[in-house]
Amino acid sequence: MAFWSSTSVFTSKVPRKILFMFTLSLSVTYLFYSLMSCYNSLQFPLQENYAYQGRLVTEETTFVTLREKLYSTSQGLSEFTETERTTAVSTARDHAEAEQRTVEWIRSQASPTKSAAAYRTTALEREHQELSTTDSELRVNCTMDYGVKKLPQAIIIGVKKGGTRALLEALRVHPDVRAVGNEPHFFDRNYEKGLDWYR
Ligand SMILES: Nc1ncnc2c1ncn2[C@@H]1O[C@H](COP(=O)(O)OS(=O)(=O)O)[C@@H](OP(=O)(O)O)[C@H]1O
Repeated sequence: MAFWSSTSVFTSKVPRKILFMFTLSLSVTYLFYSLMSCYNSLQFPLQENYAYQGRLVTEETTFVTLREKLYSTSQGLSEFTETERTTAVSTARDHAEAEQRTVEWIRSQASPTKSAAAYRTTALEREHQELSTTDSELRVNCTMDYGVKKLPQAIIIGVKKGGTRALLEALRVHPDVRAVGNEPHFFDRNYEKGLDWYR
């Protein structure tokens, strides 16, 4: 009798409300922790992503700055010290002078009838041009990635199977020698393409 009475009490309205509240609180707690775990699993990848993106932005900015320094000749040179700028300009001027001399030598060989007076006039003109050459004009022939494009200072001439490739490879070993990859065959096959191609 007592059992039935307790059961009837257990199934009365008040305990049902308590049971409902208990179940509800459990559900809310479960929901809360579920949401927390979801939030954590979402939060860290996002933070990593932000950090990664931040690193990317930083690296890109650094790269852009470096590239601007290297490739923007006007800005790049202005950021160098005075000594570096003077050295760069004088090196470019040296290259331009050597190239000019090579061009004249090739022209004089190509037109042997040219008189000595005409050659002297050309030399004087060249000297005037060299003195009046501005830095911006010098930079025209400079590519910052490959150095200065210039005509060769030495030419290997030889018959076929004469060992020219072996000589080229032997010279290439020297650290101060910069040799072409393939034989350019300028004088016998590509002369019409001009000196700009040869450079
Ligand atoms: N030091 C020396 N002594 C003897 N022979 C030599 C030497 N150096 C290169 N060779 C030989 O020269 C041949 C390649 O000459 P080239 O580089 O002028 O060839 S090419 O015409 O430019 O393709 C090539 O000959 P083949 O092998 O018969 O083609 C080379 O073996």
